[in-house]
Amino acid sequence: MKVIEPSVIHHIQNGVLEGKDIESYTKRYHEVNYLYEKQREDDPIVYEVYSYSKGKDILGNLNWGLTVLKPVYSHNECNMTKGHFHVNKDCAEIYFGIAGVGLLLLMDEEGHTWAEKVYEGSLHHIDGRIAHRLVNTGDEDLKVGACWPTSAGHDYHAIEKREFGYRVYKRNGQIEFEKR
Ligand SMILES: O=P(O)(O)OC[C@H]1O[C@](O)(CO)[C@@H](O)[C@@H]1O
Repeated sequence: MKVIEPSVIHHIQNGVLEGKDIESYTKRYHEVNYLYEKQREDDPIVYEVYSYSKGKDILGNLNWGLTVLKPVYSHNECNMTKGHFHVNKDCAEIYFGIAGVGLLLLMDEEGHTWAEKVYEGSLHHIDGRIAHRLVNTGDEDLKVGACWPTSAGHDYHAIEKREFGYRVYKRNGQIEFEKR
């Protein structure tokens, strides 16, 4: 029997996804500054996304992903991903906390917004009809793994029309929420 090396390695605790067929992108502040109430003057990297999948974007295929969300604050407002609904509402997603601390903001189609705490080992099932956004509330990288169908699609437009119900701030070490 032939035994081969895996084509991809996820260095879970202290690294990223490495190997053949990994796609990745880096998001800088200027690309997402509209998300924040008050903006920074500089342009740091705010997050990195790594993903791995095989085959076509057809029902049944899966993506494996990693989001590394930096501890970058905009005048006390916590760093966040853009957040999205899935285009295909039949497609759920699993997130799991790897390192750092944060929140997973969740919002239904009526705009009701709530959050789950994210930390090493936390596991989050995201229903296909629920919008999701990660927020880093800590002082180190928030690393979150994900698995979702390649056919899910990202609907950012719906979030632009109706934003998540709360902004998240850290003031004097305390997490505070402000309703939009
Ligand atoms: O695209 P967003 O909402 O900024 O989120 C970052 C990434 O997190 C994931 O949900 C999981 O890696 C990707 O689908 C997404 O592109």
